[in-house]
Amino acid sequence: MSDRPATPLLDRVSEPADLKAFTDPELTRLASELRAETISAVSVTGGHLGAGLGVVELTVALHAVFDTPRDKLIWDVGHQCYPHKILTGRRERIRTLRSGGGLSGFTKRAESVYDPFGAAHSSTSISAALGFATARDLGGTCEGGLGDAIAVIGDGAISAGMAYEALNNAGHMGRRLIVILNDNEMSIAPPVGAMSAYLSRLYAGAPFQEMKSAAKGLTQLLPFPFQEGARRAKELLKSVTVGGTLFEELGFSYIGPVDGHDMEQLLAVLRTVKARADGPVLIHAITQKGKGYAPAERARDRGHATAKFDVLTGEQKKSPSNAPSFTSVFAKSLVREAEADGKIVAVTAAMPDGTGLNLFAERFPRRCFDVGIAEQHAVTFAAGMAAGGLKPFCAIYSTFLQRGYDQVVHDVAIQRLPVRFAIDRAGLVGADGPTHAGAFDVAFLANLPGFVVMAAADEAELVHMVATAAALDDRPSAFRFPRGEGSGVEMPERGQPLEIGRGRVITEGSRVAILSFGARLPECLAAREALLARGISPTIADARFAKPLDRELILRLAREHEALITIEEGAAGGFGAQVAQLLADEGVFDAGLKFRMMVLPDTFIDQDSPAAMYAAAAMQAPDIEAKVLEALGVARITARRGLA
Ligand SMILES: Cc1ncc(C[n+]2csc(CCOP(=O)(O)OP(=O)(O)O)c2C)c(N)n1
Ligand SMILES: CC(=O)[C@@H](O)[C@H](O)COP(=O)(O)O
Ligand SMILES: [Mg+2]
Repeated sequence: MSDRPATPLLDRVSEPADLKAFTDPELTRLASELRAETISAVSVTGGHLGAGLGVVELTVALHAVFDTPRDKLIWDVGHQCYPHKILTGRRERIRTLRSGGGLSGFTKRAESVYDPFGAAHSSTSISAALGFATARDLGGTCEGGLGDAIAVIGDGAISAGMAYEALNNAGHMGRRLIVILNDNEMSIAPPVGAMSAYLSRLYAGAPFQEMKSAAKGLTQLLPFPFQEGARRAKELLKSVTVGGTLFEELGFSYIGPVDGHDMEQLLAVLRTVKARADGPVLIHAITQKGKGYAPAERARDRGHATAKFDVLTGEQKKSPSNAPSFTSVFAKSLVREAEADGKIVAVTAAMPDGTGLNLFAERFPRRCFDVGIAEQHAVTFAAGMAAGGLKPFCAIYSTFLQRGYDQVVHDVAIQRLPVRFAIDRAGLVGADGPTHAGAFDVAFLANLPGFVVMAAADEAELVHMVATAAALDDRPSAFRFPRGEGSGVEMPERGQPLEIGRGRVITEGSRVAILSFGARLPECLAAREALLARGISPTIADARFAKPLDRELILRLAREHEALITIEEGAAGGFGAQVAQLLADEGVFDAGLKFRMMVLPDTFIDQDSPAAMYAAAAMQAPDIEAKVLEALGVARITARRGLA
């Protein structure tokens, strides 16, 4: 018996245009098949499950009513797009999601004309859709043509400032634009904030009753199909209203709440909007994250992200862990520091579990702040608390900190405020691919005057870096660490503050020094083993700091060795560039030092296992060994000997 669900209707769909031949009841049945196919696919790939399950009906209805790829359907974040991928010609490859050479876990322009705009970071969809609408109205051209622009944005994503910037601009422009607010009352964690509470009030309790009575207003905006026939649609839409909402004030026609799992209701609303809208419209759809798969519906995160799993039981197939994760080491260390210092507070931008701050929140609920998807605000909020005498730790993934960069420069660095940045997911992260790679933080932080920038070589080092940041009261600091497990090193009871700008030598050798910044250190040590077998004994050092540099150590390594190689899990312009600047300033190159920098290549590396991605980046132990041989000119000699 096949472990794939029977999908007779879905089997008739090779592109969205095929949906036009389906009757409305068939579309409802198609949605159940699409849900089963999504569950089956994610059970073998792992990935973002709950969000996609929540938009299955919406996905079918949108593709049935609109004409993609001419109409531009833009999924915010893109983590809910698996059902969309299945309907848009990628069903054959859906079981390759998030793996090397497979489909991306997000929307991606290079992958399909049905993904008109790539995403993975949140809250960009309304801006992008408004861009398409403007291009359409001003004679732009693009693959597939230009029709309607439709943004689907979640209740979590709409908490970000960027979404409001877009709504503000779109309401002012008045162009025809369709925004679907997919409100499942969930972000990754339960949503937070006044906006989330406001959205809930729009369909719960007294305000909902008021809106019901205002439902008459809808017929003015959307006369078809209310005035003739379509009695069912009229009944369905009785509880739907326009007027009186924040969105109306911003210049949108607000339609909602709509049951996002009721195909008839969705089709009625979308067909009407398609036929009648002449300005910006916001459709408020109420959905359930994880809908239709009991283990996801029951899960605390509603099945937001999952490992591979057994479809029948929902049991996830997680590989056993050999060492604690860097994230949990960070979280526990921060709790320990906060127990000793009542001024320590922590900030997360909608990632309490991902950053480990859920642990901190349990222990110190009043000292932990989840600000929603709002990295810019998180940084400046932390800066304000630092100015007010608290000791804020801002825990943000490297990739998401990019969004708060001006705030880091303007609000933190220039004012020299002691905000501590705990930068998780440094380096290549695996299945989430290039959008989530932590590639640039060292480059963009180590260039800021006054910043202290550290990288943990292992989990014990991370414990010390948390203590170092806690003790550092006179300037901003950051410490970075990778996704995943540590290397199982012995852990200190409590961190000891490190001397600022002081690295450490791991092994003394000769001829060549390898200076590692961060978690490539184990790879350097593995390369050393291979080099020892060739009669080369490299010095291995852990820089710990990219700023301030350990000048003394670096200059000694440069002067006492024929070659110096730096390595870091980041893009060019980071640690290696800082070292190069020092060596140039000190005239060390004039003396003939052979210097090499190992950094991420100047390309975005597609998703794969982290090890495969680092192999693609030529940053594994054999690559380090090869770099040493090349710098010393040994490889060529070996090859000649081989020939002889
Ligand atoms: C700028 C940014 N910050 C954080 C994230 C991590 N993130 C991905 S999905 C998500 C929750 C999104 O919630 P919502 O928009 O309501 O979508 P849902 O998953 O509920 O469908 C978060 C915080 C991100 N992708 N981008
Ligand atoms: C969609 C998104 O941005 C997050 O769900 C992200 O995939 C989480 O990554 P981690 O698994 O590294 O926490
Ligand atoms: Mg949500």
